[in-house]
Amino acid sequence: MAPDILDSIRSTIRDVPDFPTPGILFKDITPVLANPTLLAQAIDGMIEATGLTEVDKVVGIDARGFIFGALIAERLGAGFIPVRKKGKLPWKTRGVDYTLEYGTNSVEMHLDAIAPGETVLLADDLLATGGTAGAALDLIQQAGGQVVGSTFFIELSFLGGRQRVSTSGPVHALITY
Ligand SMILES: O=P(O)(O)OC[C@H]1O[C@H](OP(=O)(O)OP(=O)(O)O)[C@H](O)[C@@H]1O
Ligand SMILES: Nc1ncnc2[nH]cnc12
Repeated sequence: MAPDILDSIRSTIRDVPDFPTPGILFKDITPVLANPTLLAQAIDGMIEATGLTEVDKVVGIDARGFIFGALIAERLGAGFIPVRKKGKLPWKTRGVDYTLEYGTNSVEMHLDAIAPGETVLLADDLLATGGTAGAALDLIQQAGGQVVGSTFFIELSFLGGRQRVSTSGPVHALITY
């Protein structure tokens, strides 16, 4: 992706200090989402980074990962699978507990969301400690899915999440801090 486009995207991400807890510098992506040109370029860039042209399923993580995951799935002609916070999915699920940069949580996926052997791309807005993405990758692998990569809009590389996630396949990020 052209460096000037990446610069435009980077300068549109808003830093919010001490949200949601003191000491966290929150990367607010909403100004990028609100700009139609930057949003389209971000989705293109996240797909381009993977080198993939087809995949069976794209998994997106509740809630900001739904935005990126669903748009990427539509572009790739793939199905979209939501990994949701505990208690939100209506049917039979499997779940995993995890820790993230500012807390702990549980995510779940429907038991029939991914068929054994299907190729799966994970998408989320941000990779920090890798706890959230790692939990989603565990769920995909427990279902028998073949992880072909993970793509993030932002990576906070100083938190080391890539190490946790790269054991499950190639990791790509559009904007790195
Ligand atoms: O790499 P980690 O340390 O796990 O952090 C990254 C996760 O943190 C945020 O999720 P959050 O649970 O705040 O969900 P939201 O999208 O509902 O705001 C973000 O959307 C990632 O999913
Ligand atoms: N610093 C941060 N900004 C935005 N989302 C996050 N998720 C985890 N850490 C985050």
